[in-house]
Amino acid sequence: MEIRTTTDEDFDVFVDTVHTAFGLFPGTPVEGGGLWWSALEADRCLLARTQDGRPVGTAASYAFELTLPGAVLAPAAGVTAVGVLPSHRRQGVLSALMRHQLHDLRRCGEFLSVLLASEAGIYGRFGYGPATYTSRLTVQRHKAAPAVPRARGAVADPADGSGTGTVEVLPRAECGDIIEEVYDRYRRAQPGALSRPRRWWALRAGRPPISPEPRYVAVHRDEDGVPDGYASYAVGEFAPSRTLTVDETIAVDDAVFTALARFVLGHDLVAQVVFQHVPPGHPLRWQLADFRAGEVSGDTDGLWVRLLDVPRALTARGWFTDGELVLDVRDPFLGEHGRYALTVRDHKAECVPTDRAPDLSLDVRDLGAIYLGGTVPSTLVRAGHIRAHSPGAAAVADALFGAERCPLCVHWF
Ligand SMILES: CC(=O)SCCNC(=O)CCNC(=O)[C@H](O)C(C)(C)COP(=O)(O)OP(=O)(O)OC[C@H]1O[C@@H](n2cnc3c(N)ncnc32)[C@H](O)[C@@H]1OP(=O)(O)O
Repeated sequence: MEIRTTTDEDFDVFVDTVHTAFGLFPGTPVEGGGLWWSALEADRCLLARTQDGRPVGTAASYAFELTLPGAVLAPAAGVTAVGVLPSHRRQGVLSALMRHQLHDLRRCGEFLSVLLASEAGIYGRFGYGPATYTSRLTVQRHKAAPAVPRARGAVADPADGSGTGTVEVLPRAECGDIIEEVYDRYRRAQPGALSRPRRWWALRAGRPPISPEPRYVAVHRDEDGVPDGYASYAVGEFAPSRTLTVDETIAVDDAVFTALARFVLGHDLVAQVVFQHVPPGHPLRWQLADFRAGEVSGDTDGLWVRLLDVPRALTARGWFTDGELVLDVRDPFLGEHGRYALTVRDHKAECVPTDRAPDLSLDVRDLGAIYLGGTVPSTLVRAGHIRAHSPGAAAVADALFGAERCPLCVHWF
């Protein structure tokens, strides 16, 4: 088998192959209406061919910026379009593509790779771990009365959504620039968020709100009229019970989020509101007077993270508490093994090779899972995946790896 980067000449072969692998037809808009593959770049696409030149497998990556804890923006390769023809599966084609791609990415200086997994069983063996999580929150409108914020003093607290901003509803087609700009402000402060390169909006690649699929967009503006949040939504059929589904609620701060949530929950002729992509521990549920008004479902993994260079990745992110840990990291897929002393002082980490006895022994996939602060290390210790060599090591890791807020990735790619 031969694996090569595609060129403009064989890019259409790549597109045909990935569509056959996914059981789709090229030109068929995927959910959301956009041609998702139009944002791919030929020189970031790999095509696997058999000895006789037949194309059988594909993998590609986008150049994204990923927001790390501490509002650090880091380059990250967004792996996508991974597919092997149904006739050639379970013969090692994907394994060969993954190995080739990981080495390519490293050669290009990447230290982080991320993806959204079509199935959860595929990518752990290649060193990826689930690092963000989401669920749906379905709120029955007749029970959606807001809770009175208990921390509010004599002065109105903007976090209760009673600020002086305004909300205007616009059709998706009229507010592309606004939502692009708001998303870009938002993602710079949200751990786990990815950039949406400008050409994605121009190409309408991806899912709402990027794609042209009809949507209403509730745009929130601050008191100076500057857009600072939006909720993109669609309202379903009247029968059996009318549902307003919010694709994304994007807000530059909690007060704006609260105002937008109140706005959609106040929509007439709707029985329930479904908020998609709600991360664990989100305040929205606590902002309802009746805690059972919101029902959580569809709990799933979001962004998977793979560290390509452990010291670089660990020193890149921001840290919120001082501490020290010796990490013994195995990378079975790439046949590597390293032991690192991680020392955090004043929000910055140093990470250097060491011979000292380890505090934690872990697989690189588990380091990926805890890297953004969305998976608690002690959960993986209790699950039997991370080995803690002393009683306090897991607690130190829990404190160290935490982020300022739960990581979240709403970008589909
Ligand atoms: C980021 C993204 O693009 S996600 C999209 C992934 N693509 C798809 O879901 C499209 C449909 N599926 C496919 O094209 C293929 O089945 C692929 C790409 C998932 C797997 O390709 P293959 O060439 O069959 O994988 P390969 O033979 O290299 O398998 C490697 C290992 O992964 C395992 N594996 C492969 N696919 C799966 C799966 N879907 N679930 C669980 N394990 C899997 C194999 O059993 C094998 O295990 P082993 O090393 O213990 O023997």
